[in-house]
Amino acid sequence: MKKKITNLALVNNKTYEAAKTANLHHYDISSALQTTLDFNELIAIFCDKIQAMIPHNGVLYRNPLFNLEYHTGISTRHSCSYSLSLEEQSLGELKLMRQQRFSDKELNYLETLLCCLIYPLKNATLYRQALQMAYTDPLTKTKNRTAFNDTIEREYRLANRNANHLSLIFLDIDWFKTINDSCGHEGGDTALTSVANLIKDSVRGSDLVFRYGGEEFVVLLSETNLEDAGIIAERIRMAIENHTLAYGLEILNMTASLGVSSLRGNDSIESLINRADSAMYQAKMNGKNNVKLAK
Ligand SMILES: Nc1nc2c(ncn2[C@@H]2O[C@H](COP(=O)(O)OP(=O)(O)OP(=O)(O)O)[C@@H](O)[C@H]2O)c(=O)[nH]1
Repeated sequence: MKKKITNLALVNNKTYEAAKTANLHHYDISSALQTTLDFNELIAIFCDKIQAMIPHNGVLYRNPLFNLEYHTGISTRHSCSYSLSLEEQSLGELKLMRQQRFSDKELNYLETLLCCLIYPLKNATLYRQALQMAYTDPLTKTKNRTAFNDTIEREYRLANRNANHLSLIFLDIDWFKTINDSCGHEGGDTALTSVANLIKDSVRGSDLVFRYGGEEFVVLLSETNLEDAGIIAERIRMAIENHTLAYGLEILNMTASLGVSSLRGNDSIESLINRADSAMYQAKMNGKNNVKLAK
């Protein structure tokens, strides 16, 4: 006769209550984490929810993939840190800090609670990546026109509220049709990417460079007046003029025409854009390869 083996779990009132409490905590934390796709908010909610069970004085969260850092509270002697990941996708590093050592019991409990954070962080990652794709020009990897429209709205509001300068540079590559005709569309694409990189290298932060469309780029310069924006535009113009691009057997020497405008008291976003665009057109009319400041 076969021997029947039965595994019986011993459940008494104490273990039952402990498991019930742990499940309630998991449920409570998971529900709260469903309310946002923002990394900082997720970490803040999680740490707030576990504070009563695992008291801590400081939190540091780093996510190098998106260049994110969230820091609150104080840095102390004792800490515990976790590299969070799911299916080989890094979800950042979380560090909790406090004056006393974390006990093994607390660490074990923290590790089970961290499971609640993994999928919300994964969703936040997917959301960020989707946003980045929607805002990025796939060819040049600069931000696209949608991103420009959103960014200028925000910068315009900020500049008006704080009475700050705000300037725009419109740039159009000269004779681009000829480049396409002599090197083919792929050569034209290479030239566009090269110009995008030259612009990014000539300004303070690459995040303010946008591909406006075709062979046209925009640089948005916050806290910069017309004169300084003109100097930056001239630096970009020279960087393009002094760069030689070898494409197959072709040697490409490119130039660009640039128009600059700066925010005035009665400007709308449209009038600011139109003045930079007209100045760029005048630069073309002046013989190309020059910078024109809008009056
Ligand atoms: N390779 C490539 N070409 C593009 C892209 N977008 C627009 N173009 C080309 O850019 C060219 C723009 O030509 P035009 O508007 O005549 O301008 P241009 O030859 O630069 O003349 P000027 O602006 O007066 O100096 C057209 O041939 C478009 O087909 C792109 O993504 N890749």
